[in-house]
Parts: sequence; structure tokens; C-alpha cells
Amino acid sequence: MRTNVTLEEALAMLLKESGTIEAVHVPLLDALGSVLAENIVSDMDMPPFKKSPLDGYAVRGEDTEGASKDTPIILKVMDFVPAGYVSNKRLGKKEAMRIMTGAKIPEGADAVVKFEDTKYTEETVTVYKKYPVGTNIVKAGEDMEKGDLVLQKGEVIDAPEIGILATLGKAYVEVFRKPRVAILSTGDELVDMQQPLVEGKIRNSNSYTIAAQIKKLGAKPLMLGICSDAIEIIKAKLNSALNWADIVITTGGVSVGDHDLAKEAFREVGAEVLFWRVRMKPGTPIAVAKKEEKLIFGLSGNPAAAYITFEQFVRPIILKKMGRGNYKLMEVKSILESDFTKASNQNRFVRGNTYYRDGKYYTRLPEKHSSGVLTSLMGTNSLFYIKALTGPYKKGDEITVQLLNHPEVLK
Ligand SMILES: Nc1nc2c(c(=O)[nH]1)N[C@H]1C(S)=C(S)[C@@H](COP(=O)(O)OP(=O)(O)OC[C@H]3O[C@@H](n4cnc5c(N)ncnc54)[C@H](O)[C@@H]3O)O[C@H]1N2
Ligand code: MOO
Repeated sequence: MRTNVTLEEALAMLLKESGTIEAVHVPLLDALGSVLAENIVSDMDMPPFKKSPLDGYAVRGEDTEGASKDTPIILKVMDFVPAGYVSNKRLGKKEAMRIMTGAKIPEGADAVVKFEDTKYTEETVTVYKKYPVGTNIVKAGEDMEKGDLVLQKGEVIDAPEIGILATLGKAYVEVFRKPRVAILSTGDELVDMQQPLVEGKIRNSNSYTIAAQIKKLGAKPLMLGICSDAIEIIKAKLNSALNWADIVITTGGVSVGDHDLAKEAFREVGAEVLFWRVRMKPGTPIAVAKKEEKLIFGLSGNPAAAYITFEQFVRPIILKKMGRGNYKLMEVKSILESDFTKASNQNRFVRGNTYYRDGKYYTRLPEKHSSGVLTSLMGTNSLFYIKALTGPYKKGDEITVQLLNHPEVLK
């Protein structure tokens, strides 16, 4: 087991130890937020036929030859083609068909004139200028052609990709399975919210915060509830978690106290502890173990430390398992809105609320910074990343922040 590793060493070790999960077939909408595990090749032209981009009249370009304001040309309207229907007639000389946006261009027609540029009756349409062949005709395959590699394995499926897959009739798609992540909160002081809050106890909040963090990434949380500081119970819970989950998270019991049993429990279920303690604040005592392909993250019980270490270490592993190539948090330069005078002899992550105004980011800090304080995580959309041995920082200084969510744009 390694101890007191740097942030970079810890993350590199974890990324090396974890791969991508297997692929599964899921109904199209369930693929939202997942990563595609297959290449998608179009088996058709889209649109499948030449279509009109306008409401107007389908004509033959050559019939409009010589048309002008003073010498308009009158064509005979011989059919009507709404979208979704086809005309079984063929357009002949000096003929036109009334056509709606999205309808298939009838045989014989090679241009479309929009309503506003014509004068029309039930029987005739008058055209005032020349429309060269191809005017206002959408080619078959304008969007995608048969044989096109439309989406590639590894792409993240967002709303537009869902639409493309629907266009191609993919009711099911192959994606990397969403990881199952079990959460176990340890500590004799914990009660769940249904239980009475007797003296000396506090309610378990970590399981809920972490389940929400997991859900936000598109993975599947399983809350195993709370567990007292008793090695046999922790072991039993860990074993059942390892049966189901791809990743296991515990909180509490990773420090040096008499009841800090997490590392011992990890070893007793047959896992190898990769490291314990990372040179960062908060969350220093994090321990990570590995059993077969599964990582067990032992996060600090302190709510803010658990939240921040999840973002630094668990988030990238979940994303990598989901097949995402890019799992780094975006870093931006921002202007600090208040002083931060605490000495930082190691890397530190400070809760921040970053917003954007007139082309610049600004970051506000909460009043309380203790890793046991949950309420100052409220509104945290970013982390002020203080590198070891830098600072103190003053209001107005340019700082580096990691963005956890999109900042608000203020006027
Ligand atoms: N002698 C030392 N003591 C401590 C050290 C140290 O280096 N030497 N490190 C401190 C630091 S830093 C941290 S962080 C904590 C980490 O402790 P644990 O991970 O063992 O966590 P616990 O002691 O179990 O809990 C810490 C704190 O958080 C509360 N907690 C725990 N679980 C939950 C939960 N599910 N929901 C809400 N709150 C929870 C718990 O009651 C404690 O107050 O160790 C320091 N000590
Ligand atoms: O490492 Mo701890 O989370 O600072 O209180």
C-alpha cells in the first residue's frame, strides 16, 4: 500500500486500474448520456427522396425560360402534393403542381417556386422570373447518404444523436453499460432519516449526496444504508456490494481513530489497498482498494471532503467505465471575490460559486470552509484549486477553478 501520494499519482493509479464496462443493447431513449459502443452506418439516404423545402409550386425550369414581370408565364396546375403523399402523375410541358414543404418532388419537375413569388388560382399559377433547374430542390441524401459513417463508437449520446438514431430506425442501440455504484456509510453515530435522532447521533447525509452525484453522471447508485463501526458487519455489507456493483464507495472510518476500520475491512474481503492518504485538503485520508476489476473507494466521513474527493477521483473512474474519453473537469481562470488567507502547504480545493459576466469568470467563496460543514457546499458549482505552497490569495487575484456545473451568466 502506498501512502501520502500526490493527487496526480493517485488519479493515474486509478485510471490504470480501471477499464471500460461491457456493451449492452438498450432502448433508444435509455441511451441518453451513454457512450456509443458501435459504429452507426446509414442504411439509407436521408431524405430518401428529392423534396421541396417550401410551400409552393413544382415546375419545370425550362418552362420558366424568358419569364419576367412584364412577360409572366402561366402554368396549368394539375395536382396537389401534400407532405407524406406522392403524385402518381408526371409533370408535362407548361404544367405545375401545388406542393407542400417536405413533399416528394413529382416526376418531371425540377424546380420549386414559393407561393409568395407567384399569383395563383385553383387552375393556374403565374410565374414572373426564370427558375433554373434545381432551384429549391433538396437532394436525396442531403442530410446523410447510404453508407455514411454517421456516428462513431465512443461518441456521447445527447439529444441530437437520439434524433439521428431515430431517423435511422434504431429502436435499440449498443452502448457501454452504466456503472452500478454501491454506497455504504459507516459510523456508529449515524442514523437514517426514518430513525429517531437520539443523543450523540446525526443523520446520514453522505449516502444521499453521493447517490445524487452518481445519478448526475448517468450511473446507477445503490444505497446500502448505514453500517456501524463493526468489522464483521462492514465486511458482510462490502461482500454483498461487490456482488452487484462495479464500484463501491464507503464513507467514514478511514482516518486513524480506534473505530477507523475501512482499510482493514477492505483487506478482509480480499481487496488490495492501492493507497491511503492523498496530499490534498480536504479528504486527505481517502483509501482506495481493488478486488478483481472493482475499485472500492473509502472516502472521508466529513461531508464536504466526501463530496470533493468524489469529484476528483470517483467521477473520472465512473466516466472512464462508461466509455467516456474525456473525464477531466474543465478549468478556467477566474477572479476571486474575497480574500483567502489560509496557508496551503498542500493542494487544496475550496468550494466556490463561479459566475460569468462580460467575458470573465468571477468566484465567490462561502464563509465556512471546514470539511465537516455541509451547508457551505450549497451553490458550489466550482472548486478553487490551490496548488501546494501558493497563496495567500487576495480579492481580485486571478485564480484557477474547476467547473462542476455550468456557471450562471450575470449582467
Ligand atoms: N488524529 C487524527 N484525527 C483525524 C485526522 C488525522 O489525521 N489524525 N484526520 C482528520 C481528517 S482531515 C478527516 S477528513 C477525518 C476523516 O475521518 P473519517 O473518514 O474516519 O470519518 P469519520 O471520523 O467517520 O467522520 C468524520 C466526520 O463526518 C461525519 N460523518 C461521517 N459519516 C457521515 C455521514 N454518512 N453523513 C454525515 N456525516 C457523516 C462524522 O460524524 C464525523 O463528524 O478525520 C479527522 N481526524
Ligand atoms: O482531510 Mo479532512 O477532509 O480536511 O477534514
